[in-house]
Order: sequence, then C-alpha cells, then structure tokens
Amino acid sequence: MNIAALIAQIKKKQSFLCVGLDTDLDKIPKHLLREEDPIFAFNKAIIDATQAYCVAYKPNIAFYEAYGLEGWKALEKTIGYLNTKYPEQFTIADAKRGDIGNTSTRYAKAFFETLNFDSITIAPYMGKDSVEPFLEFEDKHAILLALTSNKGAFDFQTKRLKNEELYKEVLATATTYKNAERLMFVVGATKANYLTDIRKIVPNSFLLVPGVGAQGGSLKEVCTYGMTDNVGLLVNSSRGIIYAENGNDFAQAAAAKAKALQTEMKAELKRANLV
Ligand SMILES: O=c1ccn([C@@H]2O[C@H](COP(=O)(O)O)[C@@H](O)[C@H]2O)c(=O)[nH]1
Repeated sequence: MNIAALIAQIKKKQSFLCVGLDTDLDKIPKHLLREEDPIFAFNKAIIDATQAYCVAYKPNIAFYEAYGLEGWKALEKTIGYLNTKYPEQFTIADAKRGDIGNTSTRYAKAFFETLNFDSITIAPYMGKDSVEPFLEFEDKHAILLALTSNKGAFDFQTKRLKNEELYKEVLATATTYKNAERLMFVVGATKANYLTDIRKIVPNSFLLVPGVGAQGGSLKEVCTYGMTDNVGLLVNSSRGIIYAENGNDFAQAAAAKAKALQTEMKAELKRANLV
C-alpha cells in the first residue's frame, strides 16, 4: 500500500489506530482452545470486530514463532484473511529484523512477497546495507526503530554520539538511504516529549507509535507533538484492545476499546482540521 492510500483510509475512517495482534494462548478465551486453530480463530474474531475503527493491524511475529509451525501457519492465515477480506487495512509485520545485505533481502522477500505484508519493523543497528534491501520493494515500507517505548531505550538510544543522541543520528542518517521515502519510524508513546525534536528531523515521515494503553503512553500528547499535515501517525494498542475481556464477549469488548480510541483520534483530527 502506498502512503497516499494510507492517508486516504485514515481520513475516511477518521482513525489512525493500529490494532496489535499479540496473540497469546494463555490469554485468549478458554473456549477458543477447542478450535482447530485457536490463534487464527481469535485473530479473525478480533479483526472482524475492530476493522471499522482502525486502519492497520500489527501481528508481533514473536507471538507466532513461539508456537513453531502451528504459529507460523496461523500467521499466514491471518495475513491472508486481512489481504483478502480487508485489503484496505495497512499491515505491519512487527519482526524487528535487519542483517547483512543478502540476509536482509531474504527477510524482505519472506515478509513482503511470501506473506505479503505492507511493512516490517527493522532494527537499525547494522546500518545502511542492512536496511536498504527492505526499501527496494515498491509500495512496501521499512519501519525503523528510532526511540522505542521501553525503559531500556535509555541504555543506548538517548546516549550522545559526539553531540547528538543516537536516535537522532538514526533518524538523520536513515533519511539519506536510497528510497528513504519508503521509510517510517517507531517512536514509543511513552517518549511523546521527544516528538518535537523528532519532527525537526523527520517532519513528514509516518511514525508507528506503540505504547498507548498497557504501557501508559498518552494519545493526546502523541497527537499534540507528533501529528503532521498528513497525520503522520499510526498509533498501536495491543493488549489494551485484544484482551479487554476473556469471556464469550471478548470480540465486542475489543471493539468497544477500539471504538473509544477511534473517537479520541477523530477529535484530534478535527482539532487539527484534518477531517
Ligand atoms: O518501541 C516499541 C516497539 C514495539 N513495541 C511493540 O508494540 C506492541 C505494544 O503492545 P501493548 O500491549 O499495546 O503494550 C508489542 O507488540 C511490542 O512488542 C513496543 O511496545 N514498543
């Protein structure tokens, strides 16, 4: 999906919500464990219930790899279902990959061609030749970890390299890569106070912002400091939506949480005169 189509969806739905599919068999409703593929059964119900309120889905690949072949099959079915039934949804493989060039090319083929995701999260640590292979695919996007939502982000990302913090070097350097217009960046909602500085370096790039909900980040602060004329934000919530309830009404409860976030997002878009 290209950026123009993503922006059109955001304006149409008045939402920039990304629902995280961090599907954990220990947390899903017990009755689903009797299904042939409980992970897919859960994802399908969550997607059908929440799709009206969001523009993106982000399966975190760790939650699928943890179940071996069965997990991988459930991931394939989930992305297949999204691409067939809801092709307007932007899809993110939260895989945090990146390796020497020829290996990155294989990761890119796995997620962009075999699985047909729109985007993948990438760790920037190995630099240009580990990122550029992901940028060779038209209408596909590499989402580079810039300033992450966790506490450990302060171990390295905010350390100064000469005069500038490392996350700023990541942002500035990445914008010089070939096909950099296909890049997006991860910035944690818990780091909203850094967004003014971040927007000085990447004024127009889309940011994937996890950390609203279970991690306590503020949607309002993210919008105040991070929103651009083209919205420029995809805000993710995983546990706060998909585990809203774990009885028979889990999908309706997830829909209610997604709708509540979409309502807040609509107000922010209106405040910014974007819808
Ligand atoms: O900086 C980051 C990068 C990725 N994540 C991922 O996003 C979701 C957040 O889940 P919640 O349940 O809404 O907290 C999860 O998949 C993380 O691995 C992040 O949180 N922060």
